[in-house]
Amino acid sequence: MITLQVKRLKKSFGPKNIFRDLTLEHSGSALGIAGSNGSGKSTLLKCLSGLLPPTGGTIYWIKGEEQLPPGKVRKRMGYAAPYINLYDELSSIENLQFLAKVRRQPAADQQIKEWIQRVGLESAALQPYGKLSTGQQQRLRLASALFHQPDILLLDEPGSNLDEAGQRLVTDIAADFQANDKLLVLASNSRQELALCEKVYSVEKQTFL
Ligand SMILES: Nc1ncnc2c1ncn2[C@@H]1O[C@H](COP(=O)(O)OP(=O)(O)OP(=O)(O)O)[C@@H](O)[C@H]1O
Repeated sequence: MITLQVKRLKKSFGPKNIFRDLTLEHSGSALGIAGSNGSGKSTLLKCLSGLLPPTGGTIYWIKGEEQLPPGKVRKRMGYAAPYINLYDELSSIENLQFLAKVRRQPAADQQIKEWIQRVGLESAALQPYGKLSTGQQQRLRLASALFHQPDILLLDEPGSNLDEAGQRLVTDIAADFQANDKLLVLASNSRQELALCEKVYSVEKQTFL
């Protein structure tokens, strides 16, 4: 089981404080992050992923008794968010192949094929990412966060721009992920998506709901 431990986390942009002394601990399968527009959900996910340095405080990921070092966390993490883009000129398959190289993921071809199928992009697999619809791009982002079989998955508004089948895909991904003793952190404004989570933390109120 993976535990997320956040202690007195602070993030500000210049004089603007987004959160201060944010402290939370979660062990288990899925943690939802709630809060109104602009409350800091994406900022928190960016800090958890290492994409943004916090202004203060600490973030620990613990597996069993082991505190995971940042390099290991990065390797074991998948992250899909509207602001994480892939390469416009590369096809769906090429984007995933490129990521596999960057991640030094050996023999990724089968997993890439499986995930292209799973997110329903077989017929668009050879099209450049920049020419996909916004929903198709979101599907590829989900595949890109998952085909290396991460233990920690960060999803920011995973259902955005997805049709009903796409929403079901998110539900299935969350269920599979939780069944396998991994940790999902899902930020959303959607009650339906937050309902997929075991516990929900409000970044606005800085407490579990
Ligand atoms: N790089 C930045 N520079 C300055 N301010 C920023 C930056 N990134 C985010 N902010 C501000 O931080 C606040 C929180 O933004 P964030 O995107 O984390 O909110 P959110 O809860 O994810 O919102 P939404 O529900 O609309 O996606 C906003 O007021 C935003 O303007």
